[in-house]
Amino acid sequence: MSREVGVWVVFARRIIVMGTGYVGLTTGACLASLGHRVVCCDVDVVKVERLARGEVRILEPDLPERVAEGIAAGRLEFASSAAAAAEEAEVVFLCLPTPMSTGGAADLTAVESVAGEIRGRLPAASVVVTKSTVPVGTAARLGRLLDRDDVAVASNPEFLREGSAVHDFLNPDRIVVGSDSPDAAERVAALYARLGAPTVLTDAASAEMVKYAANCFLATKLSYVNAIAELCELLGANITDVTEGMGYDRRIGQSFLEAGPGWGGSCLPKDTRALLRVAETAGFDFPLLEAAVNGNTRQREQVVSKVADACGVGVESSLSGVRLGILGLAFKAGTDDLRDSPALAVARALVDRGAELIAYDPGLRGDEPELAGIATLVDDPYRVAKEAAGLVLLTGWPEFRTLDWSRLAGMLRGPVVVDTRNHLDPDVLRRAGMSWRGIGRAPVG
Ligand SMILES: NC(=O)C1=CN([C@@H]2O[C@H](COP(=O)(O)OP(=O)(O)OC[C@H]3O[C@@H](n4cnc5c(N)ncnc54)[C@H](O)[C@@H]3O)[C@@H](O)[C@H]2O)C=CC1
Ligand SMILES: O=C(O)[C@H]1O[C@H](OP(=O)(O)OP(=O)(O)OC[C@H]2O[C@@H](n3ccc(=O)[nH]c3=O)[C@H](O)[C@@H]2O)[C@H](O)[C@@H](O)[C@@H]1O
Repeated sequence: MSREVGVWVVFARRIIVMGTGYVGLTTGACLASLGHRVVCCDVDVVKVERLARGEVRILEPDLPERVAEGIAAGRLEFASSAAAAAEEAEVVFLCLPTPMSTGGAADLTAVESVAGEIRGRLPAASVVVTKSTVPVGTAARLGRLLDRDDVAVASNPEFLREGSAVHDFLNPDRIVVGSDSPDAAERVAALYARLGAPTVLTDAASAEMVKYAANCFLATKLSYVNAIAELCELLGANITDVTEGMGYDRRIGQSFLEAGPGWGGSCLPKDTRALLRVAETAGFDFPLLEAAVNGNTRQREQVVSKVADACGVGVESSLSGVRLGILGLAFKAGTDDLRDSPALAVARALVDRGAELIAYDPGLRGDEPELAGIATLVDDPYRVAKEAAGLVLLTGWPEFRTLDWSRLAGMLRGPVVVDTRNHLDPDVLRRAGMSWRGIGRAPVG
């Protein structure tokens, strides 16, 4: 049911946000920007101290500025004691990690531990809201765990993307709030009234389901596109033109149609696995989603074979002694997040085949533990080309388009680039003396 919300806009509410990661910090800073009073809590005391000084260590456009403004306006504070902060809460947002556990289910340890910490401290009439992605039934479970007749539980899934978190939070396609207490759902939705977004008020289970249904749909869409790309290659069609032609159909839309090295990041992989686990527990066979997940693993393997082929060593042969220059390792452009990065997975597979990798990624510092044993990170894109048998573009950073390709061609031992995102203009590369290998398209040069 979609409803007009916000007849009574309430400002200056006391909001507590548990967890100051991509979602929690964005939520806290943006709610403060909207005029609310917010306290953000985290178990990581060092992080809390840094944030209190306005130091933001994640790469998110506009987030440091919003945090600084919130602090200066006295509307944004940071604390390390969840229990103490909870005492003054009107609304508590749980923005805690729900990682994949062995077997694929979402691990609710952090969510349940914080709920246990605050249950005795929450004021009457407060609302505990899950913004973390949690399986259907979690709100009901939290209600039992809190065991407070005077405290409501709601689900308010978050749909922001990393790299545009602040923009997405403040310009949402929709707000979804679910609670078995309609009054609590309306109070949570009212916090966003200034955004003027379509608002879906529903029960808690449906709100929780919206989030999984949306992320798994996006993942399935990408696996379908990547499969069509492979077919294009076999049949001599061009995936870029094919998806453009598909996307003009308003029922399909142009976005989320870019073929690539497979989908990754902190959420799509874990959420697809979690929904499969939920379906299994419910006795529901979900071959469609299974195929999307398996297709994604296969896509990464296809990319590795393509690189081997481009280096002229045969798709199954060893890459021992082959040096490759890697452009991009983050799971997508615009972020420094390496969690379940397809780029990193491809890089790891290349190393397993014997390759030596020199990488450049404008979002990374070089001391990220995930890079250990995989690639040496350099701070200049031209350094990756020296003595390399070829280049592999794995993350679509805009700046890669304007590199001096003639200069790179002169430095490489093999002037070939495997562009796993169809990110570069093959004609520019051909004119620079480079060969281009894309995804779902004929090679150039
Ligand atoms: N990253 C994204 O783009 C999106 C993530 N989500 C969901 O939001 C949730 C959070 O994700 P992220 O913000 O990416 O996670 P994150 O890993 O960036 O941040 C989680 C934060 O929670 C803190 N934390 C862990 N245990 C805690 C505890 N017991 N008490 C207080 N703080 C604690 C951590 O120190 C960390 O700062 C997940 O369920 C995720 O699926 C939803 C939409 C978008
Ligand atoms: O639940 C979450 O955490 C979030 O997950 C995704 O956001 P995010 O993980 O930031 O990244 P996306 O932009 O969705 O990209 C996911 C993966 O798909 C890939 N992708 C995306 C789009 C595309 O056309 N092609 C493609 O290969 C990206 O490179 C990346 O590896 C969803 O887009 C958000 O709506 C959701 O809130």
